[in-house]
Amino acid sequence: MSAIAEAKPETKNAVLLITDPLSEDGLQPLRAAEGIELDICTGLTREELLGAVKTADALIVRSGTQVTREVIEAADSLKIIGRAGVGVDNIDLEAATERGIIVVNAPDGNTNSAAEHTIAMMTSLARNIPQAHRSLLEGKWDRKAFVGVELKDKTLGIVGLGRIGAEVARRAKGQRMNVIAFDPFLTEERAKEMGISAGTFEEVIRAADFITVHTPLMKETRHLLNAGAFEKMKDGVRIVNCARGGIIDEGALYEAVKAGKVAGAALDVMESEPFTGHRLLELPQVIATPHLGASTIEAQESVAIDVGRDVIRFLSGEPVKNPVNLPSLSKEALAKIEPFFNLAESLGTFLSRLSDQPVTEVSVKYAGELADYDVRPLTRNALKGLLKRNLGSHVNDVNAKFLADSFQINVSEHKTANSKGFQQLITVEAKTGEVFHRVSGTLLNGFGARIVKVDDYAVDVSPEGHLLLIRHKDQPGAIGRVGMLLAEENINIATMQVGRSEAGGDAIMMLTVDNEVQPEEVGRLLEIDDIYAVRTVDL
Ligand SMILES: NC(=O)C1=CN([C@@H]2O[C@H](COP(=O)(O)OP(=O)(O)OC[C@H]3O[C@@H](n4cnc5c(N)ncnc54)[C@H](O)[C@@H]3O)[C@@H](O)[C@H]2O)C=CC1
Ligand SMILES: O=C(O)C(=O)COP(=O)(O)O
Repeated sequence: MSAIAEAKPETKNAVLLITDPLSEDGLQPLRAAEGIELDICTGLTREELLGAVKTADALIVRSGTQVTREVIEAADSLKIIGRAGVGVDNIDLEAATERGIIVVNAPDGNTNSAAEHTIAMMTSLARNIPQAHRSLLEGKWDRKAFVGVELKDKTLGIVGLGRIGAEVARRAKGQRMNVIAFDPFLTEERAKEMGISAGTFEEVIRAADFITVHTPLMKETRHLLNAGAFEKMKDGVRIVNCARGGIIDEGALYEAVKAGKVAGAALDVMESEPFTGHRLLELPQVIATPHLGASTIEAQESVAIDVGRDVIRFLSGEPVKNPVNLPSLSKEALAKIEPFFNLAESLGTFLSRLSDQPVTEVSVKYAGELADYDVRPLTRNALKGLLKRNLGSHVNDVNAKFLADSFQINVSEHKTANSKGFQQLITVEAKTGEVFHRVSGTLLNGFGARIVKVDDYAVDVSPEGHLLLIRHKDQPGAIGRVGMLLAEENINIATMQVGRSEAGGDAIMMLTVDNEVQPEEVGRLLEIDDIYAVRTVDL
């Protein structure tokens, strides 16, 4: 999967702050990369973190660092936050997006380890292994107290059948368990293929002898297992959480264990970490590990390499593989739409110069082959171009949509197969005041990008350099007078296009000139009879 991120190549070294322990082997690509200076400081206090992040260009964390809005706002030049792992609930994504900071994670590297840990926790829970070990260390030989249950023929309920949930399902089948899962994206067909059953959330929690959760922590999954859910479960159910604290209501779990409804729980994570001294740990039926799901040599090396590579890609201006706050694309889709990034941005920039009124609506239309692809990154580029006029370099493809929303600009995207004779066509339309302006562009094989239509006029202009758009009445002499005036001002015309609605009607001239046209020169052009409007666009 890929998406686009933007970074200007920097001449000075980019400072990469790393605030959680990462695998030394996994850090090798970053150490070997040119132009990146590593600043590794773990175990920082809040104040130390606020100080350290100030000058960082990039930040890599695991779950130990809380990247709050305060941290993000304390960073003067932060452009990318990398999560060496999956869960990004410790990162304020909204704050990062608002500031145009891209967030990337490493979603694949620790799947195996987390799944293996889940199975280990479930088995330990079934056979009381931690409790028996502790008793032995206390000098006791107590075999009666630790009689367990088998996994074979028990039903495992999996809530969240993503990467880790699916791996857990495969392994549980190896233990000859029956598996039933709930995931909003789980189809009957996929369940069948995997040899498991698909159920609703309620069916799963009612049927299971063991329940394991593998969802992200989000508003929708907070306290998914709450008092109401525990009531519906089988008596003597066992619970495993190697995903995120907060998915289970810890108070409700405590009561359910105390009441004997839940026979035991195995927890790798809790709502607040570190969780030493948590009252759940006082219950003999509860076993726990200190968030070790991803703590293997293999997983740590893999996530550090993956996130490091994305940071390197980003800092060299290349598309990142695992964006969290940008649309993510397949390699094929990226290859198809990437050549249009600059064109989409240029169309947005061009359009922003056609009116001085505030934009209230933007629609981006994709015609021809492009219509078959996920074009959201192109829409973001068009918005970036459009908003840049007023917001300058503050706008990028991460925050373009957020900024458009915050200015209450209504953005829509449309697709059609009819590309009016072009292989593909992008049209950006903006409503400014009561008027709609639109500009269309395409890529011509061998000739690069072209603007092919401005409002209702067909043109053929390369979207680069200094453009001059003149609206005038179609009559003899108009073109000559413009040419003369520009010559007087020593402005060389490189190309010129003329379009008109009808003979003697409204017309436009599109000129490419060799130097930037100054406001005084625009003023002089406007003094020419029958010239209604003059717009300059520097691309
Ligand atoms: N303990 C540890 O050290 C580790 C914990 N994790 C955590 O494990 C969890 C799962 O990670 P992955 O499998 O990699 O993520 P994933 O994104 O591949 O899978 C999550 C699944 O949850 C599903 N889901 C979302 N809302 C749901 C709901 N309300 N009910 C049921 N399913 C829902 C999604 O459709 C998706 O299939 C995450 O919370 C992650 O942070 C991941 C790695 C290590
Ligand atoms: O990847 C995840 O979501 C994890 O929970 C792993 O956390 P960690 O990197 O070990 O702090």
